Amino acid sequence: MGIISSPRNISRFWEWGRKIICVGRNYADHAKELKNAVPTEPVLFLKPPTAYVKEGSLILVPSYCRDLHHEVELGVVIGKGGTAISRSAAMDHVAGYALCLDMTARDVQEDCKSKGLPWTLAKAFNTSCPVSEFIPKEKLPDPGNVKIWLKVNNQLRQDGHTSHMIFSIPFLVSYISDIITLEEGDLILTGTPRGVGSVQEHDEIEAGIENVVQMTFSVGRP
Ligand SMILES: O=C([O-])CC(=O)C(=O)O
Ligand SMILES: [Mg+2]
Repeated sequence: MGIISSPRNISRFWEWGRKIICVGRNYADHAKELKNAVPTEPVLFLKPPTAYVKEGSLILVPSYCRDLHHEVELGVVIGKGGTAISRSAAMDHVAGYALCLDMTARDVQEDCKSKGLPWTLAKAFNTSCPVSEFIPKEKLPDPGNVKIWLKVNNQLRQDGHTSHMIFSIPFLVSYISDIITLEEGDLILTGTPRGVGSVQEHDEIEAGIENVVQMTFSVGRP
């Protein structure tokens, strides 16, 4: 019996096993709230594809974490791969977007920062990258000019605007592709605005891009 392989669908990019490249400190108000310098070059780190979680599944607090934080971020889904992509061609490589949470074990991250260690335990654990449904490029014609927000148990925590990003989406696609070849299905998290904070087991996180998408996740323990 032959195996029928169906073509991969970019609207299910989280199933492709591709990489997640995260930009840190891309909003000055968030860099300042954590007492970090406002960067002059993008700060990059990675999450593995096992970090993905979709609505309907729980965000899990890692056993070693005592202070899990939410960070709402606009995610950029790559549609056409490339290396050394120019800024002017960057948007041709974008298939669409997703609203994302960069879940962060903040206590662990602070410890890593003080010891000069990498952030892997703080940022790359299972379920550290909740994502919304895929948003086709046409549905978000001006991604650098949208409001992103996040509520915990119905209280507004983050209320940001992508126009406040320090490094724009075309700049980031170009900058990252010089260092890490981008592949179809990759996701870039573009950083979080101010208002990050703690969540506990049983909390409900709701987040949205104004007039475009909304998503809800609950927090649990493994
Ligand atoms: O953990 C941090 O503060 C860096 C980061 O991911 C962000 O700014 O989005
Ligand atoms: Mg982040």
